[in-house]
Amino acid sequence: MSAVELDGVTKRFGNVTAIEDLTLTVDRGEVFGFLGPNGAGKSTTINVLLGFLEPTAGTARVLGTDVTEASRAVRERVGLLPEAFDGVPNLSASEHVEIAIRTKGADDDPDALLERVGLDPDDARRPADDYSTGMHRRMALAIALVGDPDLIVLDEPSAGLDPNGVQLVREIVREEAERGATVFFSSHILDEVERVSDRVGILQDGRLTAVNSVENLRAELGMGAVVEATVDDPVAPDAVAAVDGVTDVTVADSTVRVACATPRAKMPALRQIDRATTVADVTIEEASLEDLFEAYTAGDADRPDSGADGRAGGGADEGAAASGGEPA
Ligand SMILES: Nc1ncnc2c1ncn2[C@@H]1O[C@H](COP(=O)(O)OP(=O)(O)OP(=O)(O)O)[C@@H](O)[C@H]1O
Repeated sequence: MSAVELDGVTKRFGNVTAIEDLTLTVDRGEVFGFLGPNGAGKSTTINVLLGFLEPTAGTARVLGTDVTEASRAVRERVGLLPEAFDGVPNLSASEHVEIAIRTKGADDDPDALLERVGLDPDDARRPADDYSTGMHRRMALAIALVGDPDLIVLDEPSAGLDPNGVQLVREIVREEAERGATVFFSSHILDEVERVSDRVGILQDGRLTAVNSVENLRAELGMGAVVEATVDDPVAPDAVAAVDGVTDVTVADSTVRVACATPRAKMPALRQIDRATTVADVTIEEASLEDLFEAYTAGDADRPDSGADGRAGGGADEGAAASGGEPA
């Protein structure tokens, strides 16, 4: 059973189509990063997933249950950190967490949860009304973790957090995934998404333009990697150029620069150089998720093949693509 299954989901608000024909499957235990420019439809998708919004068309299943039929049952097994959460006036973080524990019938220790998200115990006991943005975020994260949810949905978890907070969120996401939870999160901090996600989905104007691991997205766009080796003796470029996946080799003095279409080509290329000479130093640069995001959210004319049906871009790795929508 998958954690999330969206099948042809469309959501319209009047004449605004927020999401269109979204088909996406997220496996149990997966960390899925959901990306897209402002207004792309990320929060709308999350609200449909949790049964807060009814889709105009299509079906949404979470942990095997249709959310439109049993949204309350679904929410009992889901932890949510919403995009905006100011809390109840006059209540402290401790009280918010205690209420969440009672509501879910969980047996968490509120102090342990608040400590886990890095809220100072004194702060946790004063009304949350005056909290800073980051403190609010930490409180909301503690609430999302109540009851060891099977699915944790985080809408911009790191917005307003300091660098330590961003790092903490990453650690918590990893720990939750190790426990077996599925984590579905949206973020504009691409570096964070790249570090923790098994796969990412890129949403643009309400349509999924890509779903895959970051590595496979690099391969799809041919934005593989550049290997630059400092060598003791000159290297004939032909042998390196013959390596599968290598697109260009330039040799200048003691530097060999190899452009690879896929990151998988970089080690065979390096081994080929190493066979011919001694490698004194090496640097490897890979396209960042930021580069990929720019490519996938470019104007229609510049965008890689996104598929006319708005479904996920095909995967270089069939296995990964199989759980993330149909190849375009
Ligand atoms: N309740 C609503 N009524 C009318 N339009 C809405 C409503 N909710 C969302 N929209 C519209 O749907 C589109 C998608 O909005 P959504 O909030 O899902 O985007 P998002 O990707 O989460 O954006 P952001 O990154 O800025 O948070 C936008 O055009 C937005 O104006």
